[in-house]
Amino acid sequence: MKNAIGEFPEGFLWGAATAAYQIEGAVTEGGRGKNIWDTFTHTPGAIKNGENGDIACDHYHRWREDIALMQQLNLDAYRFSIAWSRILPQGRGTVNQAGLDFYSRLIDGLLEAGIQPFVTLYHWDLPQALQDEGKGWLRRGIVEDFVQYTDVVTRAFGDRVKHWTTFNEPGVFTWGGYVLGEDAPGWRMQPGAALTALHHVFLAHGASAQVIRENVPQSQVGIVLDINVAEPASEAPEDVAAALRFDGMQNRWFLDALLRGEYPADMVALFGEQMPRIETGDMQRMAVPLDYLGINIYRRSVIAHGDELVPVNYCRVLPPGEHTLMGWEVYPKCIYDILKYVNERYGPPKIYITENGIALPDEVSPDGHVHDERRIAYLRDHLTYLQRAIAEGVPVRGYFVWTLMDNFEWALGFEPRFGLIYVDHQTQQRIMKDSGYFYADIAKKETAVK
Ligand SMILES: OC[C@@H]1[C@@H](O)[C@H](O)[C@@H](O)c2nc(CNc3ccccc3)cn21
Repeated sequence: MKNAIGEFPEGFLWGAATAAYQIEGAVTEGGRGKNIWDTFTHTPGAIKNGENGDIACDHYHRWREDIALMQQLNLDAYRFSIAWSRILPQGRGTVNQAGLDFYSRLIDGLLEAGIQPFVTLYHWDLPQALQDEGKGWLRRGIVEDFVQYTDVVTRAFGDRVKHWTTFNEPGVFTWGGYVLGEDAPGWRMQPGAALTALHHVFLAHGASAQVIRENVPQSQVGIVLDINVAEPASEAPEDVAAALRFDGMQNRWFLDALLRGEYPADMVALFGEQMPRIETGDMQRMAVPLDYLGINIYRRSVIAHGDELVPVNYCRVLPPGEHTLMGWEVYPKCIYDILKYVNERYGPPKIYITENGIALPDEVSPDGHVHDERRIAYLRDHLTYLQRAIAEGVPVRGYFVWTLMDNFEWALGFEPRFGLIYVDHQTQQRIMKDSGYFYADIAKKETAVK
């Protein structure tokens, strides 16, 4: 298909992405159990402006309106996550039928609108009951809990949902939640805790993939990673070495483990005593064949030697130029660089760009519109580099904007706006931004560019 950006493969999917805790709200409705983000956001000082996702975008009640907006965007696909604690309020055991019913209605609504559901099983919102029992992902037995959760939802929705992502960004919620303290459960521990949690997540991923394939005929199974090509800040040996360590932590730890069944030797040596306990067969258990790799990409990573995250010892350098509300550099070529890096080293069968977007201080103009020219430029420029990577043979089969609508941005609350749709979080009014109209034109099938 051809659009204003250029030529894309037939069947290329134009999508948008969200996550349960960031949009649903209704945290005490429909039998939903408490999760670690409910706890974390109600911990004084944890979230900017003391905000939380108790209501968020009220998507739990407004999902029909939101599907209609997805149709206005001409979406082929919608990536969303299921809240584990809506399905199993205590993390395991008794299934909450009201939770299944909510997602069943949502999935039926998407299919009726001609939109393919791409489901993420875990987007950071662990049931609190599992956190309380053995510290969540630090307990190896949690793998069985994730298997039960996978079994319940794939039996319920596998007749209609074919694309299943096990985890969103395992590195972020383990390092962020167990070392940096920036994400739930907000613990500041040794890197060893994050590596142990991550090892269990990888095991859960492998076990979950098996269950998905047993329960869902013609399923497509993948995982989503935030891969960042590391550029040394200078040619100084200490910066080059720091960039290699960052690449090992940020990229090769995940790609080698999940696609090759081995932890990278240089990082194993670096982590030393912090390494997780690896039981016989673990590495084979996690490295199950994948149908696709999801990549979230937003920025470039310029790395220098520093004191962050001992023993990785790196620091991010923010080059001059345009920056977003997140303090991230706008560097559209990052999408091309990432795709070439992954394709040349690992050659996954299919890739989806599962998140790409920009946080801006969007406002409604007196004319009632949101003129987000910078987001249009960001999307246009990243899509141009995406198209170049595809033309050079990288097997990208779809692109999901982060995000459908302005939502709860974790520890930063509601201030960073990433949406194609503006949300007034006081009134819940939705307003399509100019970037939404731009994206709808890109995604429109009959857009013929002569
Ligand atoms: O920050 C924007 C989004 C966030 O809302 C999504 O839930 C999450 O999947 C997501 N991942 C990234 C990229 N990775 C990243 C995570 C934490 C800090 C910096 C970058 C950005 N985002």
